[in-house]
Amino acid sequence: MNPTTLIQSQSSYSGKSVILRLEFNSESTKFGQVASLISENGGDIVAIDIISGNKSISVRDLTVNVSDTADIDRITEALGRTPDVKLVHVSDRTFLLHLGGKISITPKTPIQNRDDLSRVYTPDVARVCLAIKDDPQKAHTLTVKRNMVAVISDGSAVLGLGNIGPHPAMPVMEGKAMLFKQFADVDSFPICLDTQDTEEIIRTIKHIAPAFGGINLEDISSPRCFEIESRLRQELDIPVFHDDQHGTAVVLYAGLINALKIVGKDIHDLKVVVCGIGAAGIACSKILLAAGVKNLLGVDVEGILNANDEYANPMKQWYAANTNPDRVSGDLRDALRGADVFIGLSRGNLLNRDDIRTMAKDPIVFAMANPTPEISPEEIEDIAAVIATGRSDYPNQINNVLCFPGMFRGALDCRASDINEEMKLAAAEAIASIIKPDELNKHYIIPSVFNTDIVRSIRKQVIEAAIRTKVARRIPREFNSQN
Ligand SMILES: NC(=O)C1=CN([C@@H]2O[C@H](COP(=O)(O)OP(=O)(O)OC[C@H]3O[C@@H](n4cnc5c(N)ncnc54)[C@H](O)[C@@H]3O)[C@@H](O)[C@H]2O)C=CC1
Ligand SMILES: CC(=O)C(=O)O
Ligand SMILES: [Mg+2]
Repeated sequence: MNPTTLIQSQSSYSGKSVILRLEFNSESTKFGQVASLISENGGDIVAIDIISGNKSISVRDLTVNVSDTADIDRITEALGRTPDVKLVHVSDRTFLLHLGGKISITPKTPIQNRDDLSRVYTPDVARVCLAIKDDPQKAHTLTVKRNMVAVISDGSAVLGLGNIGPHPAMPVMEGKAMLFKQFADVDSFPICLDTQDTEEIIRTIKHIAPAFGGINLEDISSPRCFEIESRLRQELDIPVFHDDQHGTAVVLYAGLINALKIVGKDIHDLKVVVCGIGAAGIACSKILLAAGVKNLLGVDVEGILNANDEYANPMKQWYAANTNPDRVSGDLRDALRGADVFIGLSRGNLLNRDDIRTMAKDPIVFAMANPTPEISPEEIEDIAAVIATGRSDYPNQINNVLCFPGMFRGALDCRASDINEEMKLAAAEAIASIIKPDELNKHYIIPSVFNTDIVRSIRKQVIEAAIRTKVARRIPREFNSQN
């Protein structure tokens, strides 16, 4: 390990815990002085490791938690001013966690003798190969395909970071693989492609598909993501799911179901404004239309999308033709007037308190742009009936991690050939139903990602929807009595 790779300049530090390696003269400096100085500057020492020492020099690693990243600067500056104390380096614990990647592959059984060797490998493995050749469906039971999902990106729209390319995208895809395993026991493999050409991406994914039971597309920019997903759905017989579109849409709809219970409004009567008609905004709009929203206005940089106008982007053209029944024109502020729900999937700081005041009674505000929401929750706490964001540091976090583990658990278990609209609606209803009526309140419309009921509930409802819509190619035993 090269320690220099772990040393972050304070300005790029993003976590809330660091390890400080200190070398100090133990004759002239008491450790208590160092500890007080760290504490006075906002640090909380949670662990101390003695690395080396003799009578006069002591080298220690101090694990320090801070509530604000600026505290790190204050602590390191204060240590720098202290005589006989040398700050050897500051290690970012997030980087330490990424050393060598975050996942590994482990065999299910050990190979202990020649007999094992011949069964897992040659010659006996050949009988399994031929069984699959005779009946290709056996690939689902005799290979990793049964439980393996590919998490695939081209690095073109990574989180809110933009087009950063395939290597920098890997940590996100590895993270998704961890979430798949931890929350739903789904095995998955992160794959970042060194191409952003639509046809090449489609061809490559088709070529690697035999190893996988499902494809989770991730962080591929709009509008290419629509073509890539729809072609792969047509051309592959395993589920293909663009998480940023549908994972977000499912969780958004779950949040809306519960928010509507709080304000007592019917989904069919709502006026909904979606701001940001990109990958996430289009998918969220489609699920809302499928759920029965009639008066839906989409706003992008051109203003309210409207069937009287023409748009170069075919998805915006589609959007204008399928929403805005009254052909209203204008800007975001015009759209918001009298709206029951605002859904932001655009960029931060677009709205102010006065804008929210023009909405209908008990407005629902889902400001989901990351990392900065379209309007900060603090600004409208007292006038909005329900607020949600994409962030984990506010109540009501709408994030696709609530959906994709359970969605694929269900799809793999019933060997679904597709993930269709009914399965997405079922997943949203499953997530919403986790929160019981006596628990529901304006700060708790979406369950925590650590709630272990989520995957179980999504799996059940997704499998039932897959069976109903005839995309299930296997009925898990516990569902047999229902059919
Ligand atoms: N909370 C969550 O789980 C998720 C949040 N997001 C957030 O949603 C936002 C959009 O993400 P994507 O759909 O992937 O990006 P995208 O780039 O496909 O779409 C963004 C859209 O917003 C529009 N836009 C930008 N400025 C605007 C303005 N001032 N007024 C109206 N429209 C404007 C753009 O023209 C574009 O059509 C990002 O901030 C992203 O972080 C995305 C996915 C999941
Ligand atoms: C949550 C997620 O998938 C994203 O921000 O891209
Ligand atoms: Mg994503």
